[in-house]
Amino acid sequence: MDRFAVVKVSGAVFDLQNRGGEMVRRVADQLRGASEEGWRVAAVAGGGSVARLYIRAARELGASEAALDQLGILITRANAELLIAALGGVAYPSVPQTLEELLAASASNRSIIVMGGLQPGQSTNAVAALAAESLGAALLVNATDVDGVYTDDPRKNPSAKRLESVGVEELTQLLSGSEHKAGTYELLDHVSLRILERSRIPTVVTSYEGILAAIRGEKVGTRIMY
Ligand SMILES: Nc1ncnc2c1ncn2[C@@H]1O[C@H](COP(=O)(O)OP(=O)(O)O)[C@@H](O)[C@H]1O
Ligand SMILES: O=c1ccn([C@@H]2O[C@H](COP(=O)(O)OP(=O)(O)O)[C@@H](O)[C@H]2O)c(=O)[nH]1
Repeated sequence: MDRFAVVKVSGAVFDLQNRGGEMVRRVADQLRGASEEGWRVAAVAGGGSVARLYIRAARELGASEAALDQLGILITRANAELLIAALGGVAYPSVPQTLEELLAASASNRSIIVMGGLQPGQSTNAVAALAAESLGAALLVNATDVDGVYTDDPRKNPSAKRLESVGVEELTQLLSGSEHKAGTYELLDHVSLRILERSRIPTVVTSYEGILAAIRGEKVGTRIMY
């Protein structure tokens, strides 16, 4: 039976305007390392600042929230194509757009599959949770642009402390204030939290520099407890 790790890759990795594809390559190297150590990987690419640029412009043009989400999904799939390019032959060559397509891709001999969004009303964190459920993943790594879950948003509250572990109920409370609109869904959205809870998916929130360390079981980031 294949041992799958699902990795949600922060959209910040695809903010190409600053450093081009350098962060994409560093993530690809970690995913390749995991596959060389016997893991199969399903990666989910986030939208990042390009998705937010399109969402903001389309909102000003009067598009519906559902249309904004759909636009965000298109950008996440473009980001997924970038990660596939960086991975070369080890990656499944196309971006699954449904869970059925993900399962079909998992029947291939490629050890790494990369996808983006699925449907409006959620974020790529929900996609990662659903992918983990569908694949019976042994681990979900939420590789974000901070190194774990903090007692408060560390970007707003410098005295926030990083948590070694957090219960899913406590995490739900902690994130209850975040908006559920296209382009927001900060850290983990409501959909993903409920899916993680119902299937008790072993999950680590860490930075996108700590993906391989998290897959190896090293003590990085924040573990979600059930
Ligand atoms: N309690 C918290 N712990 C850590 N980060 C938090 C917390 N609350 C809000 N955040 C914010 O969530 C951001 C990560 O969420 P998001 O922007 O959706 O990243 P991603 O690109 O990984 O999806 C962090 O940069 C941080 O500013
Ligand atoms: O299944 C999905 C995945 C993503 N999105 C949209 O695409 C945007 C970009 O995805 P996300 O916010 O998860 O990216 P990141 O936070 O990693 O930049 C989201 O805000 C949503 O608007 C969506 O509607 N459905």
